[in-house]
Amino acid sequence: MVEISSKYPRVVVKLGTSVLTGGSLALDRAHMVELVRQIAHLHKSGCDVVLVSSGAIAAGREHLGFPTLGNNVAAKQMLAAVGQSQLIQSWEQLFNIYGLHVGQILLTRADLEDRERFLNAQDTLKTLLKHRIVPVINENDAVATAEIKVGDNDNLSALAAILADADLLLLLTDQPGLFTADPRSNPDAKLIREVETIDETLRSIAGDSVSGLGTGGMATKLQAADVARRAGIEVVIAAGHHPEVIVGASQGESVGTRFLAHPTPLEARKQWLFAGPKSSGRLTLDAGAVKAICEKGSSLLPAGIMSLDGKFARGTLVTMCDEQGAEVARGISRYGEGDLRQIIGCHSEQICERLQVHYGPVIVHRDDLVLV
Ligand SMILES: Nc1ncnc2c1ncn2[C@@H]1O[C@H](COP(=O)(O)OP(=O)(O)O)[C@@H](O)[C@H]1O
Ligand SMILES: N[C@@H](CCC(=O)OP(=O)(O)O)C(=O)O
Repeated sequence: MVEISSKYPRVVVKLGTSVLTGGSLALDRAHMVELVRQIAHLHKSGCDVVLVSSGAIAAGREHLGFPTLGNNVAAKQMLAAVGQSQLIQSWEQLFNIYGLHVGQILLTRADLEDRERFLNAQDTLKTLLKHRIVPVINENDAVATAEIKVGDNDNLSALAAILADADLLLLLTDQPGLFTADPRSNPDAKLIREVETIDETLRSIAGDSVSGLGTGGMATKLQAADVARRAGIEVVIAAGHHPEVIVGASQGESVGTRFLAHPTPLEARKQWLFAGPKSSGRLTLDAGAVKAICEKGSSLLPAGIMSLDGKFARGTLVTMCDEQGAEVARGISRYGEGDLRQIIGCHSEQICERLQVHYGPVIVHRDDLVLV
């Protein structure tokens, strides 16, 4: 084995169903062997590797002999319950060839949106890495319902990269990277080699999955890249079948689409705030409030809120939008929806007059607020 030196001390590798099945209906074990060889090589060089592995549902279908089932949640949960154990067994056997142990972590959004549970998951992950065990992460599909799901493994892998304090997130899929349009339907589409900022134009070219195997397509990969790069993590989207892709990308070689890390990453708690909790309310702000939070770094006061939607309790995440409906920030509301309805538009001093309770003059404190 040729000695390699990874440019990144800690790498999260996400393997989509498209890579693990090679576009077929069953797991492509020959290719899994090849992927494990590369990961083991990287691991041996001293780099910590975390694996986010999709493929449980595909493995379940294969193991049960491709039963005819509806496309409903219960069927998918059953397939995931059967398939996850098959999948982890395969990873265990393959990593064992290289004398490596794996540790399985199954997560749902509910494990990540509560800060304490997030920190618990982080402790487990970091302890595995400290003992040089390869964590293998997937969504806990067997029990997760739509409400508590992350929903796709691209976003899950960005959260895993934040949990692990990773330096590189490598999203491996069935395309060589992000193209100017979906290459399946646009043969003239061009590969984008490097991305410095993720904006609406870029989002508009990232389409959904059309293979029927993956979840979310390039759209969720771009969301994941946005979350990770804001946390200071570099991201590469590349083809899982490209020769030596894991080793190459980890050494900084030009492969696929590289997203540069944000030059001023969010601090740890705000990384979690941006990516962990799901928003349960929406506040529409007037132009003055948008300017104050976006340009001056101010906290949000009740006077700047024009209207609100959704039902939310005190302490939950809300989205803040401008008058045109564009999201400008998200943050933790210090007032629940019921109380907030009675104080929007008023001055902070009036809170005491209008409410029985008083949780301070600001609605979203700047320490609990992330600009989008
Ligand atoms: N602009 C784009 N560039 C590349 N692929 C795209 C683009 N828009 C949509 N896609 C689709 O995204 C798919 C990959 O995502 P997905 O099917 O979810 O795979 P995975 O299982 O790896 O997550 C590709 O097969 C492709 O059809
Ligand atoms: N958790 C699911 C995969 C969900 C998912 O996002 O799939 P993919 O888009 O192929 O990465 C499974 O193990 O089958």
